[in-house]
Amino acid sequence: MTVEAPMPMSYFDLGGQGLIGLFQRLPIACMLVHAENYKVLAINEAFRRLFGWSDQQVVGHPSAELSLWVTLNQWEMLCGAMSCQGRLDQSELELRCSDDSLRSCLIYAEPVEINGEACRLLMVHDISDRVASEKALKRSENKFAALFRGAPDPCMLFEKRTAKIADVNRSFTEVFGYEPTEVVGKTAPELGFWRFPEKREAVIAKLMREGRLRNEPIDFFARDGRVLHCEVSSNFVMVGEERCTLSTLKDVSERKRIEARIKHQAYHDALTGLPNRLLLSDRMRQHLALGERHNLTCALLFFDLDHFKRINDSLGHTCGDAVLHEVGRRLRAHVRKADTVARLGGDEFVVLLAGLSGNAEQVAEQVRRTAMQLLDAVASPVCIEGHSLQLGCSVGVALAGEHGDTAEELLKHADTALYGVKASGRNSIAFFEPQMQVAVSQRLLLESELRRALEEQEFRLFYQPQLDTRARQIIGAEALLRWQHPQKGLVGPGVFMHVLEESGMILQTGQWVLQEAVRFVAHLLDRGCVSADTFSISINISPRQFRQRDFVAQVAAAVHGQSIPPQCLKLEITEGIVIDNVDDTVDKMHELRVMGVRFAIDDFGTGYSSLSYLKRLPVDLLKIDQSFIRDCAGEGSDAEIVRAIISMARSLKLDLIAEGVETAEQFAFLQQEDCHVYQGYYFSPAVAPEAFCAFLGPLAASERLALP
Ligand SMILES: Nc1nc2c(ncn2[C@@H]2O[C@H](COP(=O)(O)O[C@H]3[C@@H](O)[C@H](n4cnc5c(=O)[nH]c(N)nc54)O[C@@H]3COP(=O)(O)O)[C@@H](O)[C@H]2O)c(=O)[nH]1
Repeated sequence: MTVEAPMPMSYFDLGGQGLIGLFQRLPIACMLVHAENYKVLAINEAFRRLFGWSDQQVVGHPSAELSLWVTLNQWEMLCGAMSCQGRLDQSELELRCSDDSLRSCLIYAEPVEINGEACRLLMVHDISDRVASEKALKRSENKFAALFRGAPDPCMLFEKRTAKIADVNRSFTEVFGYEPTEVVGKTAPELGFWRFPEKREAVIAKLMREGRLRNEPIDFFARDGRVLHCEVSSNFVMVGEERCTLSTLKDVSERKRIEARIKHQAYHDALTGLPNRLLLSDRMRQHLALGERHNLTCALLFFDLDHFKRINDSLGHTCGDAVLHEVGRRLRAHVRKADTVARLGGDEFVVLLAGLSGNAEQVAEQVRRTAMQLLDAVASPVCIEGHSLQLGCSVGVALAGEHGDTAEELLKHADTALYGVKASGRNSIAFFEPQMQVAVSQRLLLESELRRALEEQEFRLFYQPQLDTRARQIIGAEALLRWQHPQKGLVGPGVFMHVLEESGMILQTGQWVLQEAVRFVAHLLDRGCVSADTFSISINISPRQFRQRDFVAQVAAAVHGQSIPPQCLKLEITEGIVIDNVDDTVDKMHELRVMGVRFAIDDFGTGYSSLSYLKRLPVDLLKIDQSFIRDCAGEGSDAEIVRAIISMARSLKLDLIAEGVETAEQFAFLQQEDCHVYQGYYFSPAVAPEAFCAFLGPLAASERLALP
């Protein structure tokens, strides 16, 4: 550290008044001491101002005794130097002020002669401010170094001049795997750790333009080749004399992975990994917009697996999940990369065919062909958990432009078309047609009307007699649901039963039917109209109703609630219920059978009609389906089927009833085949409870029902 050299004092004659004045006015703090006894001869104004010492406290005192020195050592050192060299080159030390504060000073001494006496002129240059700022700088440099080293994120320091790496911190080594010795002195391109080096120029330009970078997403390679997704923040710093770029490379790879996973979950179906409704809608919007620009179109194919519920119910959900997985895979495998296969939930899949070109007919033909291929792909047998399954599906199609301009419209119309396929027999394809919309609206209206009907208790039970012609008496009745519509009058179940089923309202309705039918039997028994030994009421049990976990308890509560003999209740189930889940069906039937409740297999002959399952079931009665009765008296095969069913019932020792008997010919044929229990319009349709009671009076049934 250098300070401008003071004017040589040996020429001053302090004895002269002029020089005393000059000494006093010198801007630098001065002290004149005797060269032999080192007593202080004088101090100047600048000295007094700097240290606050007065003439009395200093002048005439031996220098060594001055409180000016922080330690005695200081003066001895100065003295030693002065006596050796006769002068003192600048020496840096701290001196004490009168208020005990300390000042950092540079001190010089020059020999002078005053009135013939050898003296020493000590000049003191106050460098306190500079020392303080140097200390502050040092402190801040230390702080910077500490922060740099200990920063939790990887940090790199680049020399701006050379672009070379000047330093890296511990975290850099930990995350990137490079030791400082491997990187310091190299430039970033030499290190080759940018994943996309071509982007570096632009990033540097931005840093220069804006003077800093904030969370700039940049990918790097770690030493072992892993890709690190980083957010880089940079700014310029001075390190010593060097202008540097300090960059923090925050590793956000884990956060990105989590974000990507969350995003994937938000846009994909968890079971199949296929896009979900959200992503499908997004893709549709994109394709619709692109299509407009490039004169292309797209189509939406809405898939629904036929009878998927049966697989779930009978083989379990794990098997059901595997089926859905396989269906998703097959659909994906049969479309192009640009197309989207999405799962909306349950057994509903949607395929978006994109980039279609040509006129309306060509597009429709193209879509029809693809839909057929997809239908075939789904239909080829699949082996899951040892079960060989044959799947079927229904497909509703909506074409962009022709059937809708927005994603929502297309989805809605493809769904409507699907509804149309299902209504007309499943396992095929239907393109959207405006009248389908009407059907859907009517269906929704019917559903809401049925909800109201349930609340307003508009349902009624009618009873259709069942007759034993040998005993010539009514041995039972089938309870059949009717809807007493406030405007339309009496509505049959053919109009609304499917809606009750699909909407789940059948559960509430079915329970009402059960209680109402049991109440009616109790009423007939109380009035002595029927005998518990010969009479029973049959009620139809829907699959959903039967599958309820507490179904057995519901039946028990109804029977016990009205105290009727359980054998007066007969439950009609279809073969479909049995096949859906044989074990559950058998268990429930056994429980109810033990209680005394009886069972009839309804619509027998239309389903599987398998002897093997029939033998396992605690069934009392087979009902020959009316479709076979219709033509049984004719030339066709129905007569043979009826004979086969009759012989099957006989060999299994089951009761038999022929339903839907409408004509004398049918009746005669059945009599001849030794079938004697009937239900049908030939005898009576289902009638209101009061009318049914009228059949049962003291007169013989034959008279009331015009039995032959
Ligand atoms: N789960 C429930 N299903 C029910 C209930 N009530 C009825 N149903 C089911 O609705 C289907 C249609 O019933 P419906 O219109 O009442 O028709 C029944 C008879 O009226 C009709 N029938 C009777 N005899 C003849 C005939 O000589 N000719 C002819 N064309 N039709 C006739 O058959 C229906 C009875 O069939 P089935 O049930 O198979 O014995 C009907 O399939 C019921 O299952 C209910 O409360 N719950």
